[in-house]
Amino acid sequence: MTKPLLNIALLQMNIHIGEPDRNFEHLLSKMEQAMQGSVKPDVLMFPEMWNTGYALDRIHDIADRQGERTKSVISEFCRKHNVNVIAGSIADLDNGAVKNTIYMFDREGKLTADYSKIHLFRLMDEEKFLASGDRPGHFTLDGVQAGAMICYDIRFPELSRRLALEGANILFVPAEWPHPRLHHWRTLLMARAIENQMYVVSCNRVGTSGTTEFFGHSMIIDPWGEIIAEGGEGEEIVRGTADLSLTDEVRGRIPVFEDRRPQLY
Ligand SMILES: NC(=O)CCC(=O)C(=O)O
Repeated sequence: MTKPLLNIALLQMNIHIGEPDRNFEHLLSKMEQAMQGSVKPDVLMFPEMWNTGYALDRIHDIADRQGERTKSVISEFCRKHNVNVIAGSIADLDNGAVKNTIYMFDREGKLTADYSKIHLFRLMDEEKFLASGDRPGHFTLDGVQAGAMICYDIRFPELSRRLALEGANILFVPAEWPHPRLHHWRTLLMARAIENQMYVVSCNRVGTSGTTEFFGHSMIIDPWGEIIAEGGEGEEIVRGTADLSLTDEVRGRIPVFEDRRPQLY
């Protein structure tokens, strides 16, 4: 398989807490804006829980039921613009439990995969209100094998390693990651890219929620660990191109996957 160039656009945006209607409207205007640049994106990605934010005390009432609204809006957009979308994540009501779920759509608007956050973040009370996912996030994007994790998941290198061992060449990470942990965010994302010799693409929200300040710094990091795009702390569309042939080149240069000795650890 020839591995393509993927033009990526990350919708680094503010989220209005507990206001899905406003967030849908805001997201759609940003999606239209993302399609206007001189380089047409192949894939768009949004931040974590963009439909509700962390309005956890009301989350059962405002979560998207079986993701139906998200599926209908995003699928129509994909068809209209011939673009892939990694839609979030969203707060998703699934059989009476709310999960933090990413839905993936192809250029025809077909739902191709979903992934629900496995590691719930106690510092933001997720474990009190949300149910966790129970399987890793594999999917295919324009023929490229990809993986997905959500925010706090990046602190668990076992998960990204498993995705890489099972074929992922690029890892997508939506997030709501706040100050004062910018240093952790940047370091962990770069580490996941370097150790797995794969692209890591992250989209973090901006704005404030109560006293919590979200810093953006959405990133596209190549398999050598070089940052090829990074956002600032305000709303913006962060753009960059991933050359997927680089994954094999880096894995050939330092054969980490051949040199593993899992029988010893
Ligand atoms: N929404 C999240 O999972 C936040 C994770 C986070 O901030 C961290 O430090 O980890």
